Amino acid sequence: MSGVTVTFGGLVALSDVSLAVGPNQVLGVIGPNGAGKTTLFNVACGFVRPDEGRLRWRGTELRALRPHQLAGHGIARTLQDLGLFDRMTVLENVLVGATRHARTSFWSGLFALPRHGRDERALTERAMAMLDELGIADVARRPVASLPYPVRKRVALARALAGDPDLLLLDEPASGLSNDEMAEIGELIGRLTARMSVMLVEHHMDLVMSVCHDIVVLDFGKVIARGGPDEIREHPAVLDAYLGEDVG
Ligand SMILES: Nc1ncnc2c1ncn2[C@@H]1O[C@H](COP(=O)(O)OP(=O)(O)OP(=O)(O)O)[C@@H](O)[C@H]1O
Repeated sequence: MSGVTVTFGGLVALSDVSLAVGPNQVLGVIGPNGAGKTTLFNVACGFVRPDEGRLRWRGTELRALRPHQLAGHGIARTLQDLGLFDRMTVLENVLVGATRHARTSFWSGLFALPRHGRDERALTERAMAMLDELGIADVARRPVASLPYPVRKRVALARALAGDPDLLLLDEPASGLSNDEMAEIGELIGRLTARMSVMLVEHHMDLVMSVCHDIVVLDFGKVIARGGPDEIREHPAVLDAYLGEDVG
């Protein structure tokens, strides 16, 4: 992202924000309440079109990015409100995310031609492997609505991962989780970097400090600091912005 500015009426939510996430890196975006984190996330996944600035992904400019185009670019996201289909099973929800890999055409699906059956089996296997990786394979056949929030969060993550993205955008993955669950998510994010880059927009400093290679700190829509966890922990502007809070 370079030079991204977003205004809502007269309010400047983001002002000339530039950042980059490298291959197999975790980029953290932090900042106090109202700093612009969610707006930045929404720009990255095409929900919010910036007034100014550019988005580039793997050398290509993403003009007028729309959320439905993300999967085609190899980008996946999880949202704070999860966006799951509550009455569908865990497996069905994850299959929705795995369809990037389906080669079946509309017509062969409609007439249930042989490729369709093979594809469906392969997709189900992929989805089950993902559930297994996240430790929730045992609830694959349960409706999402019957599961507690931390498990549903994992389902949302499994759905995002099922498309085998190169970039995963995570919006507050630690919210509503216990300290143990947060540590598990941290470990998982660490493992994921073997096969993708991650941009993490998060409130919880401890998670950010433990998993991010690079951190961008926003305050009132502006980047006030960037660097590795050690630098950010000691950065005077960050300590000022978080006055009274425990930074890491
Ligand atoms: N759709 C909108 N319309 C008007 N103002 C908005 C809109 N979305 C965000 N804002 C404003 O933009 C600023 C940045 O908000 P944003 O939600 O991006 O911050 P945040 O860092 O995610 O905050 P929090 O940590 O509280 O979620 C805030 O002043 C907010 O009130």
